[in-house]
Amino acid sequence: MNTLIVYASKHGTTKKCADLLAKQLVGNVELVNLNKAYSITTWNYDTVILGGSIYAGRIRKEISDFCTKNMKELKNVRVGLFICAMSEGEEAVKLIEQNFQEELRNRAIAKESFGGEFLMEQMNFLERFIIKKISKVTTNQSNIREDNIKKFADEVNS
Ligand SMILES: Cc1cc2nc3c(=O)[nH]c(=O)nc-3n(C[C@H](O)[C@H](O)[C@H](O)COP(=O)(O)O)c2cc1C
Repeated sequence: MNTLIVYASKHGTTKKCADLLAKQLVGNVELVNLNKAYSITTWNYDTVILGGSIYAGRIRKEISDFCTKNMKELKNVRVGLFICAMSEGEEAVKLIEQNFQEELRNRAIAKESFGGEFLMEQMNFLERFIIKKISKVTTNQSNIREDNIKKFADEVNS
């Protein structure tokens, strides 16, 4: 089985989660970081997994642009969708709904939030200010949901 994981990360948490997921998938797994130069020359994949982090309710633009641009190809493969975000439960479900097109969501074999992190030293001044104001957080917080990553991997592997 050939799997491609395409992701976009700002402060590194989505990259961390994509790497954790890749280790749990069977078969050949390739990772593409949309924040770096990349080219996808062939769509010879059984499964394509798309993941990005959420800022102010929106997924990283690199991921939404990638989905729009490659929708035709994405219709011919199994698709998995994930987000990295600090919201949990119903809020996280809503974020997945709002940030991936219906045609992808309806066909997805797995959809999850992998949780998130607040990494204060990676944030710029404005981000730190917003997080302090809204979430009342001033120190690093890590809430990577390894259980959700495992569940997602099991669903993709089955
Ligand atoms: C300025 C800022 C805004 C954020 N907005 C949201 C949000 O609207 N909803 C949410 O659930 N998480 C939000 N987060 C949390 C991020 O999704 C979380 O930090 C994530 O782990 C970032 O992943 P990345 O390092 O791969 O970009 C925000 C974080 C920052 C710094």
